[in-house]
Amino acid sequence: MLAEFRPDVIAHLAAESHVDRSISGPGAFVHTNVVGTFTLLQQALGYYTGLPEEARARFRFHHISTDEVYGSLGETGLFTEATAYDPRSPYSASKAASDHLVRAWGHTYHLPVLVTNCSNNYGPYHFPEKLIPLIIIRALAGEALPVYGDGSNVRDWLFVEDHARALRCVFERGTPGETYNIGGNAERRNIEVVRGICAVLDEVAPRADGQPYAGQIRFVTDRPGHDRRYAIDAGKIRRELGWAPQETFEAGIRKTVTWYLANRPWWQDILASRYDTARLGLAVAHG
Ligand SMILES: Cc1cn([C@H]2C[C@H](O)[C@@H](COP(=O)(O)OP(=O)(O)O[C@H]3O[C@H](C)C(=O)[C@H](O)[C@H]3O)O2)c(=O)[nH]c1=O
Repeated sequence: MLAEFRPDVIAHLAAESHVDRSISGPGAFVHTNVVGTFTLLQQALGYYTGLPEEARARFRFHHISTDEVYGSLGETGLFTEATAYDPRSPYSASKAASDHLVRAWGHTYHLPVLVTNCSNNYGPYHFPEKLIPLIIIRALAGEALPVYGDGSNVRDWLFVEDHARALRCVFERGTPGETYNIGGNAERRNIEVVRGICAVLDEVAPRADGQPYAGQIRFVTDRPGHDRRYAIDAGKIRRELGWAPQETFEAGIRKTVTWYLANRPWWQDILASRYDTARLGLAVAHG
């Protein structure tokens, strides 16, 4: 019987990740995502070259990136691993640069690298600046729910636990030097996402006045350069590594809303002490 392959992995998930922040302050994105990745690669390479041969065979540098490096889709089509890079925001440009650095270290220095590009994550512990937690938190606070533009931009939502399972598949069974796209197969227009959250809240935490949360929705000025649509073809990871998302979007959203209701101290602490709350337009703590 073959022994199970147990890789030693550096999984590089660290990044400045919020597109709106990259528009108002791009420098931190270049510093963290580009220079930070370069720094990690150099440290990883030094470590790797010092390993005995048997340990080198087990080593992987796994770079976790985004589908935003591929740019924006029209109404049809999907991003594959062969889609040309076309980043459009300071955030996605910095992630594209970091992907190129990782592949260069693989090609030039033979560091065993893996790259994955995922679609929009959501679920527990999602930072309050992102659309889904922001809508939940603002809804509970009785605040306006800001939808950029006309709400018709599309994202492909990936439940965080599905993403974690995919990452494990890749670093345990992926081929060094390869890229794998990871998507939730759950394309939704932003306005559908916001209305879906409101509907779950109406059921599990109804407003005191009995009115629907959807009444708080407001269409606001669009994000500059707002990418129209992202959608992933996850055929390669499905075929080669046997991964598929297990969570439907509707079940995942319900779990997520429930988690934010049950874990108010987690996000209230962030709002109260560690975060620029003005950006969220929220008062500090909500009961
Ligand atoms: C914060 C906010 C967002 N939006 C819109 C903008 C987007 O079309 C969509 C999702 O926005 P969010 O900022 O949550 O996520 P993306 O800009 O799609 O990017 C996210 O998914 C990718 C894959 C990453 O790689 C990013 O790191 C991650 O932040 O909702 C609104 O309409 N209102 C709001 O208040």
